[in-house]
Amino acid sequence: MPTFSELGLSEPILRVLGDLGYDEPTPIQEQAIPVMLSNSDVIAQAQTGTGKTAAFALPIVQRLRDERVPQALILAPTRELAMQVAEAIYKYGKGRRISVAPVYGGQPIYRQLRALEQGVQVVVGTPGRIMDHMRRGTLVLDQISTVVLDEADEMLDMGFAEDIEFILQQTPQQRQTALFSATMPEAVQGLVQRYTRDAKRISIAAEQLATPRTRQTYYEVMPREKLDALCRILDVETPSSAIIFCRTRSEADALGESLQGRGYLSEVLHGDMSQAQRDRVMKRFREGQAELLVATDVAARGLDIPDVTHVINYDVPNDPEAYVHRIGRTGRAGRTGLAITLITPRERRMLQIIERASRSRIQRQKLPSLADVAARRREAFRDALREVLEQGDLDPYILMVEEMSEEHDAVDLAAAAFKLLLNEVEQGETITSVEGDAAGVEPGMQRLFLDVGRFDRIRPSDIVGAIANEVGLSGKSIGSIDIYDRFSFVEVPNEQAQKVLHILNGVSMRGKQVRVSIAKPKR
Ligand SMILES: Nc1ncnc2c1ncn2[C@@H]1O[C@H](COP(=O)(O)OP(=O)(O)OP(=O)(O)O)[C@@H](O)[C@H]1O
Ligand SMILES: [Mg+2]
Repeated sequence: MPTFSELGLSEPILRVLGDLGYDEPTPIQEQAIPVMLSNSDVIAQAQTGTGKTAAFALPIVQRLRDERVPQALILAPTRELAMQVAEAIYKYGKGRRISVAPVYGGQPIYRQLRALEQGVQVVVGTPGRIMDHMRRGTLVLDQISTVVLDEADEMLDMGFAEDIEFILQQTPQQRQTALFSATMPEAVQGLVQRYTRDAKRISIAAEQLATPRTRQTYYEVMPREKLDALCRILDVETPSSAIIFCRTRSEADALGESLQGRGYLSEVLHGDMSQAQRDRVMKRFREGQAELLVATDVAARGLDIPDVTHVINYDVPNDPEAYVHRIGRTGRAGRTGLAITLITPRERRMLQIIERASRSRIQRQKLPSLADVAARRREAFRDALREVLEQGDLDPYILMVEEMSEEHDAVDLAAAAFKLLLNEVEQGETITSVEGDAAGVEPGMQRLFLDVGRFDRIRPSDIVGAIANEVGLSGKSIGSIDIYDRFSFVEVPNEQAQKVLHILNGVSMRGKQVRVSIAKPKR
């Protein structure tokens, strides 16, 4: 295994790599760095999360002249990726104070104009906005010596081929062109050839396209069970950072809302949002303020958020490449990850196609039961308890225990505290006390009260929707639902009451059980 120094990288860069904790080059870096430094064209393929960015960025940084004119151009399919790659270049160039400009749509153009006017050495952007600047004359590419197409297959596939051709035509003929991706499907091979000259092909041989550090599983569910299934999985897995992929923007919005309604810390990302919103969401997710990112395929490519532990395909992706890139958002840089795909019975074939094309094994899992969810909560509770014990600083509480143990047994006290903290205290009594308000219930109907006080931002409409779905009624005929401080109620026909009660008791929100009781109408 050669060292970074043996690959031809120079002292200032080696120092930066040392600071970053990059001990040795990854396989793609080992192969691509010398070729990039030799100015040859490159078509490179290596698994997700294996350091392709540094493989092209380090040689670019090393070969920059001090002159403040654009010398390297990197194209990326999405704004978030362009931003991330620009940051990476800046980071790798720390020793040299190089100037990088990210250039992408949705951001006020004047800010980018100012950056470009001041003179930059590296430009990273999405094809559309790069072309805007070229047409305005604010970006001149005649000194470009290296062009990189990150996620090359995606950009060609997305219909950027003409744009890319236009951009490449404005760069010097003797430039170096490099294409990087975790996938290079046959369909784009022809195009790929057209952009390069005597390109050196590098492909890091691997048994499967996706990283083996990510365990791949699937659950088979009926379409209307999907949301519930997802919640149960989330409650058992308790991911600290997960990306949930949906097929369309509106589906992502809807799922994001449902999850928020059930109290999960989730954010939505898709292309219909303003750039300011997208930036805010990415920041919250990267910083761990949001645990779940519900996204379209806009987040499938290239994003490097090291802490992501789970990728969940709420909808099966449309092609094997999309699958590989989506699940590649976890299990990065030697970490482990878990990829979960929900399929409906009709989607079995698609799953097989994906399995075959990505050469991976996707294991079927059984949906966790409510008992599993409860067991998981208790386990998490025990872990948290041990942590608190370890931290110490318990004096004021010990005082409380001592005080109360004059009247109660210490074990009983601890047990009661556990029950309280696990939120498993029966709240039926408080619910019936609201019964006086239950006047006006139609004969033949029952009013069920739900204690939702402990579930932040729970939405009555979600509950009605879930019930309606289960009993096969439309939301309306089930009756109205209102928030009374911390109680919601739903009115249902007598003959449906037991069934609805059963369903409601099975609803768990963020691992907490919903409690329901029946208030019989007064005659
Ligand atoms: N030699 C190295 N040693 C340790 N960590 C590294 C090394 N090279 C890169 N990394 C880290 O690995 C992570 C993944 O790198 P990167 O985003 O470049 O992957 P990628 O191959 O481009 O993946 P994708 O196909 O998803 O775009 C980054 O967080 C990066 O900092
Ligand atoms: Mg990448």
